[in-house]
Amino acid sequence: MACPSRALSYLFPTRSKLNTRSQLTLLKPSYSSLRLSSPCVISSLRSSCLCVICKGLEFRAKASMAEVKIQKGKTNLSVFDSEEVLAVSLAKYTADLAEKFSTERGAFTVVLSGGSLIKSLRKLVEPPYVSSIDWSKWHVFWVDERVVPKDHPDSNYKLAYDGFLSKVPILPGNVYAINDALSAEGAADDYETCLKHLVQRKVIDTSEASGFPKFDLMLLGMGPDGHVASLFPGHPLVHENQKWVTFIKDSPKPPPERITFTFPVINSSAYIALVICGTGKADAVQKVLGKDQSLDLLPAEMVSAEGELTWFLDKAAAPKL
Ligand SMILES: O=C(O)[C@H](O)[C@@H](O)[C@H](O)[C@H](O)COP(=O)(O)O
Repeated sequence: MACPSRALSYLFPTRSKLNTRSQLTLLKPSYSSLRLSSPCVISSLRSSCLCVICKGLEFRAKASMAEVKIQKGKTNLSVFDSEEVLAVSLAKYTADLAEKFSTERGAFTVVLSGGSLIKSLRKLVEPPYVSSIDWSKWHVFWVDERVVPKDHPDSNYKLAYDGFLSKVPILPGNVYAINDALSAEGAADDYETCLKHLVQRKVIDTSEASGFPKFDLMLLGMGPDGHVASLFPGHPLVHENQKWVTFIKDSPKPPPERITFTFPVINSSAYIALVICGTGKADAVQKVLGKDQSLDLLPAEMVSAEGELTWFLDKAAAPKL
């Protein structure tokens, strides 16, 4: 549906035409402010999202029981009242994409990060999703992995296995962990070779635009410094444009040795969700989604999906927007 006036009529169903800040303030003082500086599209309005903000477009509504998803170009942005509400929405988003790709391609390739993302996927292992999803179609990968044994507390595989994979019937052969017997360099090469085989078998799609593998869904977290995967601000790896998978031995976030997908692979994805919660992320969120136009891009600012990029924020991560 078109925005702004139509969108506002959904927020204020008693009035059919609202398109200026003054009208909004007049009608509903609790909605703190509204400024629309470019056209946008609102794709849905549901319960429990707090507000939405997008570059070139600012929309602030202090409603605790409304979810407004704003789409600008290929980017969606939602700010949720709490991480709990975000987790509900993330489960539906993921389940819907799993169904779409399982039907269209006969496979669903999903890429996980480490960190708090895994906890935010917890609703997928609960009804209705745990029994409604066709888990046999899932192929699971990691956008980055720490070079440690799979049973090490730092392992992203272990984190995902304990919190998610062990609770759903994904085929063990469809879970692609790194070879933890290898060095960082060896593990990166080995993982890239594994991806190449899966591309040949068409389990993983290929981007016609870039020639890089095209994953169906990439679920990314972001560090307080704005890093994604193991691509850190100011590190030369952010510019790698040949390899699919590379390695780092001096990660500023411990442990130091990791492998990571490169930006050409990340940005060839059909769908990307950036899932960001907590006050510790507020500064980076402000830099990435606020008005800062500096040329010095954080890795999170370099993320773009071939299909659609969706930001899932809780309100703790978004007070500065
Ligand atoms: O292995 C890793 O360290 C992660 O994959 C990393 O990229 C993570 O996603 C972010 O650091 C966010 O982590 P939090 O959500 O825990 O802050």
